[in-house]
Amino acid sequence: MAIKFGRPIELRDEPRQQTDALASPSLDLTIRPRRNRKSEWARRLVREHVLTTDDLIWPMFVVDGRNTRTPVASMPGVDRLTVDQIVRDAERAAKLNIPCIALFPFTEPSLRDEQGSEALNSDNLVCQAVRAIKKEFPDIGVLCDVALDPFTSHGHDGLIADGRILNDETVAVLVKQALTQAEAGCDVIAPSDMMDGRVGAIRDALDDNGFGDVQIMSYAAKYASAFYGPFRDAIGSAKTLIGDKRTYQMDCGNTNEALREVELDIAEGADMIMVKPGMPYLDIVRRVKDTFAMPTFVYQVSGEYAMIAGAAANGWIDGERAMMESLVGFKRAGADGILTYFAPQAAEQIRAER
Ligand SMILES: NCc1[nH]cc(CCC(=O)O)c1CC(=O)O
Ligand SMILES: [Mg+2]
Repeated sequence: MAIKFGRPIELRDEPRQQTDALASPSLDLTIRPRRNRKSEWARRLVREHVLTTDDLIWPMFVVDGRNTRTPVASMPGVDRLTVDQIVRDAERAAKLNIPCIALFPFTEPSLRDEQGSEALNSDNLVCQAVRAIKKEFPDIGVLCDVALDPFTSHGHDGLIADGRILNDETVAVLVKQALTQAEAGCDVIAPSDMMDGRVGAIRDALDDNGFGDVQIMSYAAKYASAFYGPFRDAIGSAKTLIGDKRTYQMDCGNTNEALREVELDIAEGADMIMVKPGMPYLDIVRRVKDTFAMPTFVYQVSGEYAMIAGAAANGWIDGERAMMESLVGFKRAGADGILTYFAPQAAEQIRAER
């Protein structure tokens, strides 16, 4: 029976049955969608999308020092961690069955320069953290961001000349950064810089240097976004960033361009692709998933985290429920996994529900 606006099409032209609403309040409805929502077991039974711990990637911030956790003011509940503490959180991730963690460094300002040279130091914070995690917990996945912004004095993801971000020159440095991280033991290289051609160049270099098994998750459709603000606080690039990133990150008005970007990265050898930010770009996640049927990830970025955590801290929303609702929304949109600062909380909630 074809349904049009709740009325079977076959009955479309027949006059509606008149009921005397005052005499009898009962409607003559055969179909009552509320039946499937009548109790928790029934809702569980018909639920189409569920979040599991397998869907989570936990981003963490590394900082120099020992045995210290420093809160990030604009991300309530998130700390910068020294390497020994990163290992403790990696242990927590392993116990919670979170498959993968992502690492981002806060680089000492004195180590930042125009070229982002510290990115190529095989003993930089990210490399130290990768080695420390892999030594104790070899079975957890470690993903490393490839981009120069945590290391440059100007806060951009690439090299600059005459106020312009250089593409091909930057890619040459990113290739070396990716190799440095692969040598440290990184499992997944995640280029977040949005230079053209970097995925192919990194794939070639990994393959030529014995890292054929290292995966690439490309930040393929990454938009220039105000929602990255708290992240830039966390890695210390907010104050130093000169200008904005609109000549390399995407314009928020575009969707076809996201498909072209994703198509290129797949052709260049990306194993997994990512859309970023998350919540304002659920339409992009859906289009990308439907078009390419690739392992598709989404980043619930720092500003999205801050909105939910901040409102919850003020008592304006139920933080736990808003968190789970936002994460299931990504699954509904077609995401296979989510990078989220809520990963440990969400995993704990999933475990408590079992
Ligand atoms: N290229 C660096 C990078 N990798 C991930 C994020 C943002 C993550 C977040 O906001 O949580 C950024 C910031 C940026 O592009 O300025
Ligand atoms: Mg691209």
